[in-house]
Amino acid sequence: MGIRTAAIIGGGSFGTVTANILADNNIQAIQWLRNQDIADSINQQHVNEQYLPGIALNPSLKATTAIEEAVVGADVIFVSVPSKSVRDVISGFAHLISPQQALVSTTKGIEPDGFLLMSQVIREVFPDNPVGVLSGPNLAKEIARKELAGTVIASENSDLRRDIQEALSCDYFRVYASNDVYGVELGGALKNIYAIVSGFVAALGMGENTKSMIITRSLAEMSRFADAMGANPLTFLGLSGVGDLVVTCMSPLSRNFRVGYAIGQGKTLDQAIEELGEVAEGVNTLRYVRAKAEDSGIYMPLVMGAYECLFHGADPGMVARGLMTGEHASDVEFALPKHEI
Ligand SMILES: NC(=O)C1=CN([C@@H]2O[C@H](COP(=O)(O)OP(=O)(O)OC[C@H]3O[C@@H](n4cnc5c(N)ncnc54)[C@H](O)[C@@H]3O)[C@@H](O)[C@H]2O)C=CC1
Ligand SMILES: O=C(CO)COP(=O)(O)O
Repeated sequence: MGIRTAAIIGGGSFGTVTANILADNNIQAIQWLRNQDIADSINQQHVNEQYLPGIALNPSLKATTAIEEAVVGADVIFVSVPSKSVRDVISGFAHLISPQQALVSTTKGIEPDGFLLMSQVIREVFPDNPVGVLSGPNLAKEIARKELAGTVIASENSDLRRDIQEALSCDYFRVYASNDVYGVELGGALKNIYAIVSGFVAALGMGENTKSMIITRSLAEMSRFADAMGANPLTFLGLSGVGDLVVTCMSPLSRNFRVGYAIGQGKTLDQAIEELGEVAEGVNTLRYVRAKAEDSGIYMPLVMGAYECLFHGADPGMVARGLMTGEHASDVEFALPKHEI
């Protein structure tokens, strides 16, 4: 059937960039946000100066602070608010939604009660609707400049996968598809932790070999966790896993990397978060993954080290150094038969 109308929930950088791609693709896109001044400037000046300064948005993109104006009758609703607000925000408009309307999460985080990923939260609130997840190496500020990027739409619903591919694909944005919703979403949430660790390493001026070792061992640790959670770690080899891990571990445009960098420079977590002024999901994800790993006995030295640095003031240099003395682990342990390693 295809998507003709879309609501985008959230006025931050990724919500705005998603809404702008949809508008560029001639889809009637309405962004819902709380701040009337930002809504006015999207409608009148076609900019979101707070989150995407200097970027000219498509004039057909509309913004509203009235949720019903955005969601009633929309073919698809993109959920793009920070994870700690997702349940409240979607519950607030649930009474306005009918079962054929699709919901797609772009939010990369975890709800601590029950260790739920955002599509699982959406599924609890909307048990009868098509649900999907959009995740990949997608720094909003680059996409806003129309630099080439790829992403993944994951859903069990093949119609929704195809509709989202059509709605978002354009000459600067390529949408791949997956039916492994949990694997795609878990990769997007976990990589934020390792972007923080990579920020430590960069701030401390460690070498390129060190950076590479950290990224690769991050993938090993994420995969070990995925395996223990019953997910398929091979999904981490795609854009939503390796792709997103690499970009957020290497780019100062990543807010999680910037939090790690600030801590590596000796700032406190509170200072780092205040300076950032945007969401860094990895901070809370680190808390929840560390608790889960402890409860379940999963070996995650980078998570444990990062947790000590963020919450107990430990030396960020010890996270990378800890790898040199840790329990010997095999290289690609999730892909090789256990008896060979
Ligand atoms: N910015 C990026 O490059 C990307 C971000 N994401 C993910 O998208 C999600 C949103 O991130 P961004 O847009 O970057 O965040 P942001 O920090 O740029 O903006 C968050 C927006 O949500 C709004 N918000 C917060 N709580 C709210 C509530 N209770 N009700 C209504 N609005 C609320 C804020 O006012 C702000 O407009 C995050 O989970 C992030 O990990 C995913 C891909 C790329
Ligand atoms: O998820 C992202 C890029 O894919 C954005 O990362 P940050 O939230 O660290 O900026």
